[in-house]
Amino acid sequence: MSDSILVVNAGSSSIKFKLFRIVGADLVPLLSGGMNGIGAAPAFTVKDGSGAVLETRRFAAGEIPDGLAAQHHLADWFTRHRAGESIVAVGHRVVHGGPDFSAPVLVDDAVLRTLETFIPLAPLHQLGNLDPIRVLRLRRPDLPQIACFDTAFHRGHPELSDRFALPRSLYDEGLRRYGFHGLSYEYVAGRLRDLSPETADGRVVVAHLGSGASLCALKEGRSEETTMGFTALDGLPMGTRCGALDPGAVLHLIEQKGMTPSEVGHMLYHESGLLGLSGLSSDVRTLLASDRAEAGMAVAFFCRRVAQAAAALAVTLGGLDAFVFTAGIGENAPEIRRRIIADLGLTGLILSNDANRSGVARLDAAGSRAQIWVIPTDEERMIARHTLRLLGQTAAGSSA
Ligand SMILES: Nc1ncnc2c1ncn2[C@@H]1O[C@H](COP(=O)(O)OP(=O)(O)O)[C@@H](O)[C@H]1O
Ligand SMILES: CC(=O)OP(=O)(O)O
Ligand SMILES: [Mg+2]
Repeated sequence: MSDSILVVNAGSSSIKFKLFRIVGADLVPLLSGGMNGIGAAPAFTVKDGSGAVLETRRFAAGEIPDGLAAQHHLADWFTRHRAGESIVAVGHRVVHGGPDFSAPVLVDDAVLRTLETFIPLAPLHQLGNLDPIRVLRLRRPDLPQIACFDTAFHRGHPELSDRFALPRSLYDEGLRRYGFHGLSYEYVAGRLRDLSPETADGRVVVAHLGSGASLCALKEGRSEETTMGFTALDGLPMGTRCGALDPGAVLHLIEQKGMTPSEVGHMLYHESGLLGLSGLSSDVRTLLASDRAEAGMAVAFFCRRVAQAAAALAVTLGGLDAFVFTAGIGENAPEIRRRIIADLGLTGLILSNDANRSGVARLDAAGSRAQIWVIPTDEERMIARHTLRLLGQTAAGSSA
């Protein structure tokens, strides 16, 4: 049986996996799936390499109460169904890599200890990202595990994009604008290069709009600036996260309302964003289907903020050659795309309504001053590529 790479993308409420067979320099998807709705309405799905569903199963909330239970379910499923698989390495999405990890890294005890120090900087993600690494190290200590960071793609961005207007000493301590969703941006930048090489060399804003949402300004395919900062709370409003906020509001909640920092943290990460604005749901589908005024306002707020932030990034880039939508909302919600482009009217972007509704990649109409694309992201494939590359380097290093 030929070798394969397992990719794990663990989030706050889901854990996804994808298995790739290594065929020369190619990575062929064999299997994908995962557990969604952990602790609420857990659902386990497995698909084959072509996306056909092989297995689905729903659980009561108490059966899969947390990420650890989900990981054990997945590990047991693998042992039962894929025990013969020759997995040569596991690649993991790790959201925060801090100031020093600007590339994927082979995980050892020291790396794991450093990554644990970033848990408070990514409370929705980091612990869930690291748990599967620990579980696998216990089950298969011989298996190389590679951490691939959301932050790494942005580490080369210019100093102007890395700073807050705070005292310099805090920057030196690591209080910087790291940025996230970097694996997604790296993948999308590569796909744009396949689809339109001259555009990929230009000034591009990518909108990763999923349960977390951010924008990235790409110049010649590299990150120039992004809307998320020190944590994945900054920038755009998200499903349950507030996005950019007057820091005075945080002081008010603590000093005047007497909330504890952890109560404020819970509110900003779990009760804000689309959910907070609408009082109804964090899911754009529910909001679009609702006729309640609060739902309409939440959607309008989201679209306006995306458009404003995109215009700001066009300033950073000195112009705009292309705007790209990706991730759950960006790929699947034509109505949200329509409204964002309408809000961006002053930039001269014109959407083709037919293309927007028909599932094609290129969405701009004749006369648009920049291209508009929808490019499905694939963080798992990006992780698999990094993992394969690092395995090759390790093998070359040890045989040298
Ligand atoms: N058809 C759709 N229309 C509108 N929004 C959608 C659609 N499908 C998915 N979404 C949105 O995408 C979000 C999930 O995006 P995704 O990129 O998969 O997030 P993550 O991987 O971070 O969990 C959901 O919260 C939902 O709001
Ligand atoms: C960093 C981040 O917000 O990730 P996600 O969108 O997967 O929650
Ligand atoms: Mg995501």
